[in-house]
Parts: sequence; C-alpha cells; structure tokens
Amino acid sequence: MSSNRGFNPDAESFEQRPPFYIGQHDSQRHESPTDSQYGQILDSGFNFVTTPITNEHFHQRVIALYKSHIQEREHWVTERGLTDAQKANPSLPLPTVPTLTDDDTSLFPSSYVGSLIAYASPWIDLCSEDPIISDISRQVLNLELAYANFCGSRTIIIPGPRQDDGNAVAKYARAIQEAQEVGGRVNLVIHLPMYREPGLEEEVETLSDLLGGAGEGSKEVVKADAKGTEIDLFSTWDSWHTIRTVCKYSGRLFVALRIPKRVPEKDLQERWFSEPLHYLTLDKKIFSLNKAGHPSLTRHHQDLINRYMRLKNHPWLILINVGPSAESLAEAPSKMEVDYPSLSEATKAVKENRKPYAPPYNEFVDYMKYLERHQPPYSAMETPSLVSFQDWLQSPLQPLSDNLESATYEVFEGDPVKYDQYEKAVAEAMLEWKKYNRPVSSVTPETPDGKDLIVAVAGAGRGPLVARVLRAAASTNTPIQLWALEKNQNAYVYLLRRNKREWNNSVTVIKTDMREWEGPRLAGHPNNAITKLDILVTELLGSFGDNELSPECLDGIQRHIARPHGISIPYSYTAHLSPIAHPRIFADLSNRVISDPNAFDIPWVTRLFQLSYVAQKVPKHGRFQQAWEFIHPVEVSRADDFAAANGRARKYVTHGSGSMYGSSGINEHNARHCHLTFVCPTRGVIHGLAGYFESVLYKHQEEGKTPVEISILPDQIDRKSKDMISWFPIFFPLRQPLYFPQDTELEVSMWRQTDDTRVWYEWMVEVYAWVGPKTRIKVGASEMHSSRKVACIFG
Ligand SMILES: C[S@@+](CC[C@H](N)C(=O)[O-])C[C@H]1O[C@@H](n2cnc3c(N)ncnc32)[C@H](O)[C@@H]1O
Repeated sequence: MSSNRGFNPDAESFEQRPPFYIGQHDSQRHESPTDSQYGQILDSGFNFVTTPITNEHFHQRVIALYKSHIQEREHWVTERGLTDAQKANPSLPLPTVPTLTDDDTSLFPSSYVGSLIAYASPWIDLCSEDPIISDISRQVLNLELAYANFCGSRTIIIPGPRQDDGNAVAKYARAIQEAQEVGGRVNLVIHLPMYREPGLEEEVETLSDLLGGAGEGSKEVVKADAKGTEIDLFSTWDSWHTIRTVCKYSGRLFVALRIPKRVPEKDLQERWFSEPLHYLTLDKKIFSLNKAGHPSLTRHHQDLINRYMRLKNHPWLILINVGPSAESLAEAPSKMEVDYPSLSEATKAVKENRKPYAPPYNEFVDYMKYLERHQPPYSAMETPSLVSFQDWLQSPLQPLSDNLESATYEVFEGDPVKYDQYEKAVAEAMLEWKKYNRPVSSVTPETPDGKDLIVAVAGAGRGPLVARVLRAAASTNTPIQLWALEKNQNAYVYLLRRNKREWNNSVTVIKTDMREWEGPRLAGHPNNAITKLDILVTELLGSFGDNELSPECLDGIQRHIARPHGISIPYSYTAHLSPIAHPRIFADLSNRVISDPNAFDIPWVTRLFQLSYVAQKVPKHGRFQQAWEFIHPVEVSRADDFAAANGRARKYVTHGSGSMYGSSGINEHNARHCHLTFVCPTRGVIHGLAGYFESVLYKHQEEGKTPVEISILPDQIDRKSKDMISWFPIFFPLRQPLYFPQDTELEVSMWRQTDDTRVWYEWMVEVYAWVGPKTRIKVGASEMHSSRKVACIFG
C-alpha cells in the first residue's frame, strides 16, 4: 500500500480541510531508529518519528552513579566519622553525571535527523523530593538537550511533571528554565495530560520509583483517584501555567497534549485550545475497537481534534504505541535489501502495488486519515487570508485623522453583509416613511409640494453606501435627493467619477469634513435654500463601536437632521466586553513592548481566535456584557445650543474645568464609564479584555418589529449579521497576566475619557474570591491602563 492511501491530495475535499501530520512514538524504544527502520515507519503511513536521545546503557550508568554516590556517602560516614548532624549538612557534594559517550546514544547527526523529534528520557524525575535524584535528573536533561541540539534536532519533547503539587512543579519549572538556555535555539515541548486521568499515567519507572526516593506523591494521587476521589481537572493546566510563567511565556516553549480516554468538559478543552499546542498525543489505550475490529475514537474525540485543527498553527498528531512494533522493526530489511530486493519479493511488490519489503499500512494512521477527510470543510470565514489574520495585532484605524487608501476601502467593500444590512435599514426606513406619512424636508413654504426625502451619506468613502441608498430608494419607489460627503480628497475624486459614470450625476458630492458642512441645499427651491436631512447615513464605527470617533463626528453634523422626525442610520451602538485568556497575544506584546513602551496600553484590533473565555454565563452576569451605548441624534446638545446662541465661529467656554482638568467640557457628554462583574467558577488567568460592538441601524416605528442590526458579538453575529467580516474584535491588554482562583468574580472598570480634542480608554480588572457564602475577599488587581498617549484626535 502506498503511504498516501486513504487520501487524494488532488481531491477538492482534501484541499478544503486542515491536513493531519501524524507522528509515531514508541514508549519502549530505547535506541534511535536506524535509517531503514525510519523508512519502514514512514512507509507504514507516518509523517515523522520520535527518537530517544540516550539509551539503556546511559540509563544504567546513571542508576549506578546514584548507587555509588550513596555508598560514597556511607563511606564518608565511616571513614570520617560523621555524626548525624554532619551527615545532614546540606553542603555535602552531589554527584556529577559524566559526559555522554558513544555507548550512551545511537542518535547521530544524519540527513533525516531534522525529521526525528527527540524525546527526552522519561525516567528522570525533576520533581523528586530526593535532592540527589532531582539534581541528577536535571543534569541528565541538560546533557540530552545539548546533545540533541548538537545533532540537529529542532524540537525536543520533555515528559511533563507527574504530579501537580507546588513544590514539585516549581522544581520542574526551574529546570525547564535552565534547559532553555542549554538547548540553544531548539523548541521545547512539555508533554502533559489534558488532566490526570487514572489509567493513562506515564508508565516508565522514574529514578525515584527505581531507587526508592521520593515521588510517592504521584502514586498517592493515582491511588486516591482510583478510589473515586474527585479529580482536579485543572491541575495539569495549573502546572503548565507555572512552567510557562517561570519561562516568561517563551515563544520556544510548547505543549504536547496527551488526549484522554474520557474527553473532559468544554471549559478545559477551550483552556488548552488557547495554549501553544505543538502536538496532540493519542495513546493506543484511548482508541476503542469498532464492530469490524478497527480502531476508532468517540465523537467527542473527533470534535476535540477538529476544533484544535482549526488553529492557524494547528497541532501535529503523535500516535503512541500503535506500532510498527520494535520487533517488526528489528527485522526491517536493510537499505541494501530494499534497493536490491530478491526476485520473489520484487514480483510480489509489483503485484501488490507497493515498495519492496514495505510494511503493512498502519490501521491507526488509516483511521486518522479517515478523520482527516471527515473534518468539516473550511467555511466562508476560513479563507486562507482570514485564517492568516488569526490573532494578528493591528493598530486601530483612525479614519478621522488619517486618509484611508483605496486598497483599504476595497477590503471593506469585500464584505457584502454590512452593506446588505445598511441597504435593508434604509429601505425599511423609507417604507415606514410612507406608511406613517412622515414629513419630508423637501417641503418648504416655497416648495409646498416637495416629495423628495433628503438623504446624506456622510463619510462616503468610495461610495458603496451611496449605491445602496440609491438601490433602497429604487426598490421602495422613494424619490430622494442624495448628498455624499467625504473629507478624504482622494476618495472624493473616486466619488465624482462614480457619480458621472454610474449614478447619472444624481448625487451631490461634496468634499468636506461633515462637521463643517453647511447643510443640504434644496434642489428645485428658487434660492437653493438650505434645508434639513431626513436620513443621515454614516458608517464610522470601530470594533468597539465608538472607538473611531463616530459620536464626535455625528455631533458635528446632527444639527442638520430634521427634528423631530429625522433619523440617523445607525440609530445606536453599544460596546461589549469579556475577560479572556490569550497567552499568545500576551507573549507577542511582551516582545513588542521592548521597542514600543505603549504596547500594553493600546487597544489592538485583532481577529481573536486562540483565546479562552474565562467568564461563565450565569443569571444577571453574561459572558459578554455591555459597557455602554450611544444613541443618535443626541437630544440635548450643549454644543448646538451654544452655537445657536453665539454663532459657530465662537469657541465654547465654560467657567469650570470640565471632566478632564483644563478642558472646557464640550465633549463631556461622550464620556462613558462602566463597572462590570464577570463570574468565573473555575480558576484561570486573564491577559486582557476582548471588546466587541453591536449596532441598531434602524429601529422600526412599528411596535414589535425586529430592528435591523449588525453585530460582531460571538454569541450574536450569526443571528444578526452572519459572516460579516468588516470588523475584527478589539483587545484591551493587561501588562501582567492576572491569575484567579475558582469561584472568582472579576470586576472590570472601564472609562471612555475625553478632553476637548481627544478620546481614549482606561481600564483595570480586580479579582474577588468567594471564601464563604457571604464573604468575598480581594485577591488581585491589574494596574490602571490608559491609551491616553495614543489617543484618537478629533479636535
Ligand atoms: C469606515 S469608512 C466607511 C466608508 C464607506 N462609507 C463604506 O462603508 O465603505 C469611514 C469614512 O468616513 C470618512 N470620514 C471620517 N470622518 C469624517 C468626517 N468628519 N467628515 C467626513 N468624512 C469623514 C473617512 O475618510 C472614511 O472614508
């Protein structure tokens, strides 16, 4: 059988699903596979193979070293007559593991060493309570890493701690931190179970097991679990969190996650989803046999794997102890035999359409290939370019102070969903205008028979909303006079061109900042008098709703909206938050902060993906909570009142200091504050706040009608604006990860701050733990973050 049996790379179905890379690990393998064994494993369907770094000879040498050291200590006691107190002196020297020799390893630099994944010795015990064993283990690890690195290994898997108590994990984490230095540029991958599932423990005996040192702890835990004691599902994640924190979220530290037989609750699956998963390991023991006697996994396993495979850097799979067995590999033909097979083997091979001496195709690999083909195909939201945006940090756009380029507009225009919703909102408004016989602003004393609805698209860009307004007017048979305003002089040229070519010059295109516009001049009026707007259409929304200064821009133009019947589309928008764990972005920002000291004070626009939500939806406290709302037009406007009384040229002044010291307070009505409580039943860590927005584009006059909305909230987008990609979420980072225990409430305070010229956000998070039915204590808090230094400028 050929090694690509089971899938056809040319088939469409293959193209549209994430590929599986499948590796082989044999926990009983003590020697590095030979060239021909390596070939046999690949021929049986695997893409890569793990290799031990050292062999049994080295193992025995280390055991002997320990034993001789103990004897040496006893010798010191007799020879030097040490008292008990002297024996207990912690300064007695520890043994030093001598350097490797060629008897200790069969791994050597070779042409295929880059495709071998080195697996550090599982018999070491970095966590041992016996200081001699933990120290020897640390030395062994360092020797192995340095040697594997020398041989050309780029990735080394290190068996994780076998227990999760603080003392053990601290020692382990300290050893890994040191190993990172020793390993040079290699990636270190810590092999950990998703949770401590009884029956799936690492079986290889450690030095502690063999030499009677400590390490009893792990057995106790297992025994307790076997007795039915509740398993702490998050304990291994906790250990991982300690290790990577000690290693400062290094970009070279990953997880190989051991998939359990019983797939745990979603929360734990999602927690691991957010971690840097390099491999998923699947032991033979977690497979069941189906009716036909072939290996299979449960639907839960399949869903879990399918979910993890959606990551941009999706994990590779390692199958453990599924063959080919050590014995069959030992009988593997030499390269010479494969290249020059016997006549009978060559004839047989041709008949069976395989390479000479090729082993049978591994049935576990075959099954995984079947799962590969049966993954859900990529959706419209998983095009290669959208996938490439996963968790990529972008500074938010500032369309008010910057002029966008044509290509940026083109990206917006690639998403029809937003425009469909806007067109629907405008059309529904026009229909209700007729139904309720609302007044139109083309009626003036001089033009009493005016029928036209006066409409403006402000911030028209390259004109897609203008086109949609024209379509809505045509489909609802509504006569309109339409203005398109744009402050970007380059986009203005494009608008003029479209007006001539596509819109028959039916649109009045004006290059202006909407806040400076004099208002619509009425066509058909003897003096072209200025009238009011019936419908003002804008799209100045950012990922957090108001973060691209829509409120400030609309303030400046709302005086042209007819009162009381004129409307703004959008009618309103709301900002929403949820605390999240996002180790990957935290690591990214930790690197950026070296060159950009504001990195942790910037609200970043990013297609959040590899995250885990930490808050649960409970009564009164959602996972996503609304921070604040803006509604347009603003009913009472100090600025408009002041301009009406003093003229628009006069600067607004007050005798107070405004909300921000030194400001006149003109924009104070656009300041906002929220204090939200999120409930976290399980323990975890947060790295920041995910921000989203929703907008009601049109709210019907008719009672009970569903408003026309757009939303990027994960639990609403499918209902309100499915497949809309115009906005990615926003992320408000925390400078330090904030760990919290179980039964915690996270209290989030956020402000939209403003002075006379700028808008920025401030945010902090506090952690309260419930310690009794009525008692909460504060157990942690972030610092106050502020984006003032990178504020959005409107004045
Ligand atoms: C997010 S883009 C939307 C463009 C277009 N309406 C669309 O939906 O594709 C916002 C547009 O508003 C323009 N804009 C922002 N503030 C403005 C202002 N105060 N006056 C006029 N145009 C403004 C920007 O130049 C930009 O073209």
